[in-house]
Amino acid sequence: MSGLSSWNLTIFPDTTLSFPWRPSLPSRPLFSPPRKRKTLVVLAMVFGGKPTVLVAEKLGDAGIQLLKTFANVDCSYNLSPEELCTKISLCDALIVRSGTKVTREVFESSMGRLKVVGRAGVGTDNVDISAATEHGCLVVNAPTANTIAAAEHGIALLTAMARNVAQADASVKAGKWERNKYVGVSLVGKTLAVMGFGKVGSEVARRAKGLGMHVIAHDPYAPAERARAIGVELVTFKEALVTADFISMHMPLTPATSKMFNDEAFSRVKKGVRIVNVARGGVIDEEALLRALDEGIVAQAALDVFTEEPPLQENKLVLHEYVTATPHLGASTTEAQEGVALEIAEAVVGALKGDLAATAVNAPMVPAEVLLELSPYVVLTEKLGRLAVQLVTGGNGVKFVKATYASSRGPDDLDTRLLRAMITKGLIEPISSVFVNLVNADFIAKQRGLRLTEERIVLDGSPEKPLEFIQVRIANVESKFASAMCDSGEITVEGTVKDGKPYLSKVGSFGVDVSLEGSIILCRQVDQPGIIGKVGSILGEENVNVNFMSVCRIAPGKQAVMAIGVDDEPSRDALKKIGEISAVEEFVFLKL
Ligand SMILES: NC(=O)c1ccc[n+]([C@@H]2O[C@H](COP(=O)([O-])OP(=O)(O)OC[C@H]3O[C@@H](n4cnc5c(N)ncnc54)[C@H](O)[C@@H]3O)[C@@H](O)[C@H]2O)c1
Ligand SMILES: O=C(O)[C@H](O)COP(=O)(O)O
Repeated sequence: MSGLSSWNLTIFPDTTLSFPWRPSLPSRPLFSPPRKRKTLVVLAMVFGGKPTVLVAEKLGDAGIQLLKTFANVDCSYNLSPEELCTKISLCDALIVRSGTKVTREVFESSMGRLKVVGRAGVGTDNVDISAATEHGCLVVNAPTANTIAAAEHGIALLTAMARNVAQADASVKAGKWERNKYVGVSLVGKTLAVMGFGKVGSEVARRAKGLGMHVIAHDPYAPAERARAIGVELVTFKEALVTADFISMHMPLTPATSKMFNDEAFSRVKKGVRIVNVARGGVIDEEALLRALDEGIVAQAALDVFTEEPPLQENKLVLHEYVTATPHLGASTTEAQEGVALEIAEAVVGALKGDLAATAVNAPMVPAEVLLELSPYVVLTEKLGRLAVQLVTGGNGVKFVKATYASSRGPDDLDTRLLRAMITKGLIEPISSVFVNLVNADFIAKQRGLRLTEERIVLDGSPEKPLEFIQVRIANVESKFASAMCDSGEITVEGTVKDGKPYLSKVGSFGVDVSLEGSIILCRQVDQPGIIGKVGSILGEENVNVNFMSVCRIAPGKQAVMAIGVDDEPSRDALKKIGEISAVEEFVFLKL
């Protein structure tokens, strides 16, 4: 062993992790409903057989067909918030576009049945992600299929605005011929500031360069190489404001971007700047924009998105003569909608099946090969958590838990998010009515004041196995099985994986070797002949099958700890008889 590696982190997380449950993983599905709802859900499965997906906004046909191969599909559009809350308790998944608000009430009304929300598009600002996470509901989106459509719409608005296309069209239709009124401005040689240099922003930049524009971009998180590759200069927010002739919004709506364009920002822009917004209405303070338009600071705006959608009929911004407005059409091409429908249907079906969610919004994405390799350790960690917590009898509550991962691989070559979540699941589920899955594990841990620190030990062995052993320790507690306390005074259980199966390898300071199947009896006795036989025959009389057992002693004739794996739960009477064997000093029965 070469000692502790440099990463020794404390997890007190703000975000959650996940990925979905697969049937081969342990006891309760990671997307299983809370216990109270279990009966209802089981009944629903008995009568319905398939999961139910509520499609609350128009979705391309290919997506609907794909969903139907796996689920009952209920296409109910234009539901009121109340109707949505009523329906949701009968649904396993919900698919929406930007027009449906998936609020906390929706998750509460689902009473744990809703496992996946699919956003058929990019922006998830209409979904209460925190509430989803707290309810253990995975949120997935379709982030790529509408990129080009949105970029093309951005360019359409940019060019239409510069040449007054919409206003001139309305004028001609009104019987007028106002050639002097609708003189436009040229794009070539002008500076376009792309705000948010992500998927859509970079496609807009590429196209704008094709139109002969000088393109700059502001995005604090964009890689400089990507910008360089397209020939775009990354600049600060202020530089973008003072330099641009045109500004195009392509950032998400977040607390940081909300009303990013406000009076202060407009006070810095070049007089006569022109603004395009195909991102989210909320990134602009609409009243400030109206003032800027009225004062001639902003010459024109082209808006596809609004703070409130649809905007009120009397919305002054929409009615402004220098504003071109479209009804959130960025993603609305036939091609994009077909793509989005398939992308979201695949993600939702995959999540319901328990596959990896590559587009999870409230969960980390764990590559399939990592999952495959870690699967037995995922089982092991949950079982270690379950065992450790059942050993607690008192103290200050289960608050301080340490997970130690011993591996011969490089310090960065282990993704412990899954393992950490499963330890949390194992620790919390046996002692509470909450259900824990990979989406809500960190949230639940934080909520309950459980502080889980992780530590990595780098070994000098072969890197073939991802992990040699995993140890779970609970501090500041007393144990009902005193031998489970290690020298440092913590309840300690350690496990390993052999031939793909989880094994308990240590309890306290005692080495054991018992397969983690069924349940376990731990027994400390004075080392003397005949004890194993006595315990075995008590269990045999009860027809309780022993699937594994091991004995570890301190020294001949001194104390020994016996770990017995049993397939069934022995009766109270049998356990009492084991406790009455004279050499037995303490014993405990633990359910896995
Ligand atoms: N109008 C439509 O129909 C339509 C269609 C598609 C996308 N959209 C919207 O367009 C936006 C961009 O979509 P995308 O697919 O390109 O997303 P994306 O995640 O690929 O790109 C967003 C970019 O914004 C950047 N960003 C985050 N905070 C920022 C900040 N404070 N300042 C500047 N940049 C910041 C991110 O780093 C990222 O690069 C989203 O709001 C999305 O909802 C609208
Ligand atoms: O974020 C998005 O993907 C776009 O705003 C598209 O929204 P829509 O699906 O409601 O058209």
